[in-house]
Amino acid sequence: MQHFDLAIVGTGSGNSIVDERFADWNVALIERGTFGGTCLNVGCIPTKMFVHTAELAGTPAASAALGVDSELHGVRWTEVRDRIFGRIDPIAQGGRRYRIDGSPNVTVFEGTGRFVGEKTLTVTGQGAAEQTITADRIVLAAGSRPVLPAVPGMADVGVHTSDTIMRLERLPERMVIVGGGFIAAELAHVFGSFGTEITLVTRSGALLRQEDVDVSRRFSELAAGRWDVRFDQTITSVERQGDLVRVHSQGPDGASCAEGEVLLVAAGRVPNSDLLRLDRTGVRTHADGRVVVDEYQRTDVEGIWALGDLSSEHQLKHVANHETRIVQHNLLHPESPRASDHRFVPHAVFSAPQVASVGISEQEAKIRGLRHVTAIQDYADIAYGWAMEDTTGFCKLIADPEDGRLLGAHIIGPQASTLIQPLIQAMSFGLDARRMAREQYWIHPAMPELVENALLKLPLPG
Ligand SMILES: Cc1cc2nc3c(=O)[nH]c(=O)nc-3n(C[C@H](O)[C@H](O)[C@H](O)COP(=O)(O)OP(=O)(O)OC[C@H]3O[C@@H](n4cnc5c(N)ncnc54)[C@H](O)[C@@H]3O)c2cc1C
Ligand SMILES: NC(=O)c1ccc[n+]([C@@H]2O[C@H](COP(=O)([O-])OP(=O)(O)OC[C@H]3O[C@@H](n4cnc5c(N)ncnc54)[C@H](O)[C@@H]3O)[C@@H](O)[C@H]2O)c1
Repeated sequence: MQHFDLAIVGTGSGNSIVDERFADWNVALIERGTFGGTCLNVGCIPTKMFVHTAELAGTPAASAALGVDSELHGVRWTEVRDRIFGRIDPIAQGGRRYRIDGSPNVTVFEGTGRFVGEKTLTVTGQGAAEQTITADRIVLAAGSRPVLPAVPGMADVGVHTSDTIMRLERLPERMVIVGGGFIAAELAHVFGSFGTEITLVTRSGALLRQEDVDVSRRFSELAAGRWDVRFDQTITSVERQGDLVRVHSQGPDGASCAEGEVLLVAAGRVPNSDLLRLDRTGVRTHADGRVVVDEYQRTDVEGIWALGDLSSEHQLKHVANHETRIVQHNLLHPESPRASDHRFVPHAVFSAPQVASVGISEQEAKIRGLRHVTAIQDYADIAYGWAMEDTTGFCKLIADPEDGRLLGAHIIGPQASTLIQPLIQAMSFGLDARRMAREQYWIHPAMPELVENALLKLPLPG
């Protein structure tokens, strides 16, 4: 049995813990899937590479309204796909090789890590003998995986999830997407822009339901104009007939059936805590499977930390990265531990339009009984919005009327993921919305004037 100073389960964010400061630590790195984890291989990076390409494909259709006639002659799917994975796969392979051949203090175990004792793990890989290791400290960075709703037929018809959909052999003519959250919104945009007919089947009454109510409503209206969106559906069964997959559901207008060559299920992700046999060590989980951690990312067992999708409320890479840096610091400096900062966690949905958000929504402000004021600034009323002929996008701000602090910021429209950044900064550093608007220049006539005008519209005294 080998003993280590540190064992890390998962090579997504977990892989970046070990840098030169750990050179004299004997480290075990355990990975059951593709080296590099979700973001690199099947998540943020490939999806955004596809989104960028989708935007190019969508440009001719959008430019006619501005008097520019161009035509999309086609999307060479296999070339698009192979450019993206031709870039990503070597990075994952290079990362694995670096850890196996170029990191003398790191031993890579390829297989599934499971606890058999408080600080003892077995690693079971395909075709390899089971190995048992012990470690003084353990970091659990095992991430999450897609869930398939328990519906008759769902497990038998050969569904795709975000893990497989981006590597299809050919572009489907019709695709059914189950779900109405991040992945559904982004991948409907990607495949829809490439010419696939999209039917979205979702159980809720709106898409991106976790967003501020005005943003979710606007996104849902625009999506319904672009794709066949079926709201408030309870899926009753899924079946395959020849080349077609059929999704049967029950909704406000009765029974309906959505069909396509491909079914993408984007119905949320569950933490991989069930794979770890945590009962053998004493690490507790929440009811939804997330590992329980304190603000220092410590689990209930001394010397075992957890981070990222495995333990976080936010399944976001920038959160996993932040928590990784916290764990890294706390491993190296146990005498002066740092706490994670989850006060203002932003996110963006890279669909069309883009959506970005930080802080609380108006509905949350009301539910929590917070005093608040709001302001909405349309892209249509700023100079760059005229340039783009944008008629649907807006920035919505929520602020505390007493001290002018921003409580929430929500943008739907072009470059929302970039425009939100100064608002994240203002909230993180406690900047008063009035000072932020007036005590700096805003480049004219650039898109951030959207933010400037939204700030100026807040009904704040002074
Ligand atoms: C399609 C998609 C798009 C996304 N886009 C974005 C985005 O644009 N922006 C954003 O912020 N976030 C995005 N995310 C979320 C982001 O990818 C995750 O929040 C992030 O990758 C989580 O990192 P992690 O290190 O916690 O887990 P992971 O990167 O999932 O790493 C966990 C690793 O642990 C391994 N593992 C699990 N169990 C075991 C075990 N028992 N033994 C050994 N190994 C194990 C897994 O194989 C995996 O490699 C996206 C996710 C998806 C699915
Ligand atoms: N841009 C980004 O940051 C980004 C992009 C993709 C994914 N992610 C992360 O990955 C996570 C998972 O994404 P996701 O889209 O799978 O989950 P999600 O939680 O965003 O959305 C799940 C959707 O599926 C619907 N749903 C669930 N069960 C259903 C059922 N039985 N029938 C019909 N609809 C059903 C829900 O109503 C919801 O609309 C996200 O929460 C996010 O944190 C982030």
